[in-house]
Amino acid sequence: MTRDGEQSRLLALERQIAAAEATLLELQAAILEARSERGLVAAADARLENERLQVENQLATREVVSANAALQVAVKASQTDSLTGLKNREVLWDRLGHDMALARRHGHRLIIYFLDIDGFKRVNDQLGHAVGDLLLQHAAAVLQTTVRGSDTVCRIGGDEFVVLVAAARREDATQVADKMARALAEPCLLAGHPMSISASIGYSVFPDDGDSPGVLVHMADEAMYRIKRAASRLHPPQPLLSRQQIS
Ligand SMILES: Nc1nc2c(ncn2[C@@H]2O[C@H](COP(=O)(O)OP(=O)(O)OP(=O)(O)O)[C@@H](O)[C@H]2O)c(=O)[nH]1
Repeated sequence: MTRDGEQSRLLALERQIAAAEATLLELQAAILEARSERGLVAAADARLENERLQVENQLATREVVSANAALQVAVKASQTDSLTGLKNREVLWDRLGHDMALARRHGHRLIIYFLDIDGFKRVNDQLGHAVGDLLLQHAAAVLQTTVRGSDTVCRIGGDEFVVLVAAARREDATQVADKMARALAEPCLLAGHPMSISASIGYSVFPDDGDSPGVLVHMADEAMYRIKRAASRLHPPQPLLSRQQIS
């Protein structure tokens, strides 16, 4: 081949290489573009999925919070006497165990009072059940405000209340009983009816009288019952002055 012929063949080859390189660059650019588009789509999908999970999480959290709140309301209702708002009979045994443990630990006494309103049935019979309810609510509020916030007042049914009072000495028991009796006897007006509540009050003392919750409540109940019977032999039942009795 001549020198000219060879040069023109080289030029042709160089053009072919340049063209192939340009095509290669275009292809690479196209591949990159496709990859980054796929990446953007995947990132957008991931963002959407993330937002969906966050919403699901928030809904689940809200459900847990409201289920918890409902549970707390149900627990409180199961422990509360709905008429008076006091703790109910079911809670009494728990509280008694707890208060006895505290008394044991701090070396003080726990007084278990059993109160029963005198002549309550007549209020119901003569003035109606609604006035009877008002009287029970009034008695509950009086007892609650007469003892300390750390003491426990329960309505265990009908016109019966149990009050747990922490005290330094056994002798304090009569003072607290007097205080409750006087507070209940304060004249009040219920639905326009002037009244003064009389209650029979018996008590037992932990640890002096025993260390079983059942025995202590039973002793206080018996003490209350004895004084109620003794008083009703002396006087016809009338809801005026409170009576009390040491166990
Ligand atoms: N208004 C009202 N009455 C109730 C409730 N629970 C029980 N009672 C009534 O309370 C009365 C309690 O009766 P008792 O304690 O035997 O009667 P009482 O007249 O107080 O007799 P003594 O305790 O011997 O003085 C009954 O008539 C029950 O029907 C209540 O939630 N509301």
